[in-house]
Amino acid sequence: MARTSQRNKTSTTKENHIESHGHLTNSIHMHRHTPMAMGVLSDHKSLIRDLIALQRSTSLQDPSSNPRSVTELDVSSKNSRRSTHQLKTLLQQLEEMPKRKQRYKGAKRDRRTLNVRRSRARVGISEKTHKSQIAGEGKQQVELDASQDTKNVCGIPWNWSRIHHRGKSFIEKSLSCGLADARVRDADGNSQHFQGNGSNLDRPSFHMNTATESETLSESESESLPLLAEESGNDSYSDIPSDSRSGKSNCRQSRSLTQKYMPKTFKDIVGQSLVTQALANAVARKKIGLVYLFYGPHGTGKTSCARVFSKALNCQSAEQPKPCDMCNSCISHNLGKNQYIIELHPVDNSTKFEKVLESNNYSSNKYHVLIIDECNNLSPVMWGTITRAIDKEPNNVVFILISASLDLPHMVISRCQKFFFPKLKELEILNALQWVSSSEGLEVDRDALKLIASRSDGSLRDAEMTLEQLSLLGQRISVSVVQELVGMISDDKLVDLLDLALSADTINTVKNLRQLIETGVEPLALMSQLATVITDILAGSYAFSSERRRKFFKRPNLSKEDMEKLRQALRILSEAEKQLRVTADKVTWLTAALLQLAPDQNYLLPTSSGATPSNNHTPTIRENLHERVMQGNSDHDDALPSRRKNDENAPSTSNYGARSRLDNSQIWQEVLYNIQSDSLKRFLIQEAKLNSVTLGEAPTVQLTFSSNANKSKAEKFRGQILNAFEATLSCGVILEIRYETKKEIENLENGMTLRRSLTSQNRHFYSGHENEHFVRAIGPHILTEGEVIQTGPVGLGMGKRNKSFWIGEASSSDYKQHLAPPSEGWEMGFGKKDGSIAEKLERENL
Ligand SMILES: Nc1ncnc2c1ncn2[C@@H]1O[C@H](COP(=O)(O)OP(=O)(O)OP(=O)(O)O)[C@@H](O)[C@H]1O
Ligand SMILES: [Zn+2]
Repeated sequence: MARTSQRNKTSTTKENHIESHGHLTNSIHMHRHTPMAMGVLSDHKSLIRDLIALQRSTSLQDPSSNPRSVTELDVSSKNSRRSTHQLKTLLQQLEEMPKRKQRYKGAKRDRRTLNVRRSRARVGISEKTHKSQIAGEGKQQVELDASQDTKNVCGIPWNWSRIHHRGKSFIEKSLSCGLADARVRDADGNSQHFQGNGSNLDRPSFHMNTATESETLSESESESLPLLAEESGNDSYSDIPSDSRSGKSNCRQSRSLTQKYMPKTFKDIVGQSLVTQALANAVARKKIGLVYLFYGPHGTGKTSCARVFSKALNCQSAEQPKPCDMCNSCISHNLGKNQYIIELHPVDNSTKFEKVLESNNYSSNKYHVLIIDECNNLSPVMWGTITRAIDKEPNNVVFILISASLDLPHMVISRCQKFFFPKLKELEILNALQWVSSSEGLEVDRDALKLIASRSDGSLRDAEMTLEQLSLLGQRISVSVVQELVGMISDDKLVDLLDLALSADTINTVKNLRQLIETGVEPLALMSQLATVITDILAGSYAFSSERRRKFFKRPNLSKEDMEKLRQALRILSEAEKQLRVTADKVTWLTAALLQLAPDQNYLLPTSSGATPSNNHTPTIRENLHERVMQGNSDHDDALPSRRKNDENAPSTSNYGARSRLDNSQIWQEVLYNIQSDSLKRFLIQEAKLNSVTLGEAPTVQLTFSSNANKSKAEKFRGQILNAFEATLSCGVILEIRYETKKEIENLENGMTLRRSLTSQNRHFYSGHENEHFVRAIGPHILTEGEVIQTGPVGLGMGKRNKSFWIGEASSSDYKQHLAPPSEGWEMGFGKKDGSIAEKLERENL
């Protein structure tokens, strides 16, 4: 009853609100209310009532927008029916009204919704007031006071513009109603005025944390919108995610899945349990720091977590855990109306940064949270503003910096509490996707979700976006649909290729591979897919299609021997993968690898003594190529990397086999022996240290020098040194010349070698080249050739990194996974989008 009377009061308020404009003389304001010219007003009172009823019924049909009002649902089911009827009447009436010119661009809307909104505009009810009313019904009357205030009633005042940036969209909100001083009841029940009034157009606008719509509206366009017709902007209130991972689904379809499933409490955040626990405890114990830094790969929940933390800081619940998502403060945050939380972004101009960060207008009983996103892209001027603001150590202000990496000004880094957000595990992503698809009622195969999860590189945002794209196809989401969408080769085609290769059908293997490559697939991606399909076959989870005629896979049940051959094939691919990452001629190497899958004993490498190699020995590509060269196997000429093909001085296999057994000091002796110049020889004896020799796919040797000058000197003789190594090892060699500090050398000697993986999207890597350390975000498809070649193999580069980096990094599971003692000398640790084949082998225990 109380609620019903409250609603009646609300509708009266709306009318009062509108009537109250009768006394307004402010022309701007009136202009914005043009559609409800006072003369028309009285004629439309009944329409207003209808509209309010309609709005209520809409909100009641959507359980998520009114999660708590079960009783209301009962009470108003009658209203709901009534309003459907009223809708018709209303629309008929509206048709008779003069059409109002709409000035929206790109707004593709449901016609019915649009008409209803137009009608609102015509009758002069502000969207905002409406939305606040709806919100008020569902949870709290946050905005109600604004419309009850008959002096300055409007509550219309928001202009919205959208900024789309890197897949995120922000709503930029600025106060623009001429007279509005719309109030928001703060969490303590006091009325809080928004800063500024008539001139609020100038008020530093800030990004809202609410969901947004898909269409883009330029700022100027949005500014030119008449406020009352500002349907697209103010619609954001209805777009506010009233659901979450723990909530219900929302009937609005226009929001993207990432917006819709944006976490609202700490428990909605997938993975990242250490971070969320620490932050929740900080709130519970009231131990709040001044500056926080959330860093890590993209799409892992940094921004979401910053928003949840901000919400928790001002949550009014007496109980933990916070945020409760139910108190006034939480709700106003969800509605995007919390003026204590401001988001800044590199796309904002520096004036805006100054305005926001240099403002001293902080209330004493609230936390003001400044979330600064994408800090790794801020300009020096913006950093200056931030550091000045941090220096003041304002009370009640919390800075949350969000960055992809730790490559930020030292002064800031040293004052932050740092939280690393590692990539999410595939299983975590899979479960989240499962949850989203069942909430959305999508028909989707679990294997398809698995594939999406494995392709999303630890980013739940990417995974959700892929799922959303797939859902738009309007069909059951199967593995093959996913493969097609993401540009993967279908499993059938992969198995065809594998079949040819395993049946030693050289010509068709090469032909088939070329055809696939011509479709634009990346050799590395193809290799990874081949490995995946082999793994599936070995695990018995691959269902062969009966329609294809194949040789190797002619029977669905493979013999033990065949399985062994597949296992071997996987190892060969794993080896070849390393080579593929460093070579410019990926296709050739991939071809070479495929041609070795044929289980032909002739390809196996005899040892120097001529004995048959042990069963455990998997010949490397290079060994096999040597062997083929020696055999003059012209069939496979195509497959040979050019260097090998033309290598007339290819060593005898026995020589190679014997060399590989030499230890480093013997190799070094022989290298020195092979150096022609005496002075260079002396220099190397005195200054150089052969740190490691790694044979295999990409034979790599590493020479270290204890001073930069010596290192540079050695660089000048790189050609001679390289020749000496190649002559010694009888194969092409990658020569690394490095400068290590004494400490690093000691560490190396103590076996403390750190492997850093060069890897896919946004994982940063460090180059020891020139002993300069820099962080790079790598684009989506792993490394480009140039990057690997220019920077050389992964370096250590511990020197200039500060302690916090190591602490931060070491605490991250992401880092741990790449921290491993060297297995044999210096090892090139390359990661890859879905984990390397080697990792895959390890995982599958093969
Ligand atoms: N850990 C997570 N838990 C729940 N949802 C997540 C998580 N990570 C990403 N998402 C989903 O992806 C969307 C975007 O996430 P968010 O912006 O928080 O990621 P981010 O790490 O800040 O990414 P970026 O660095 O690119 O800004 C969220 O709205 C949510 O739907
Ligand atoms: Zn709360």
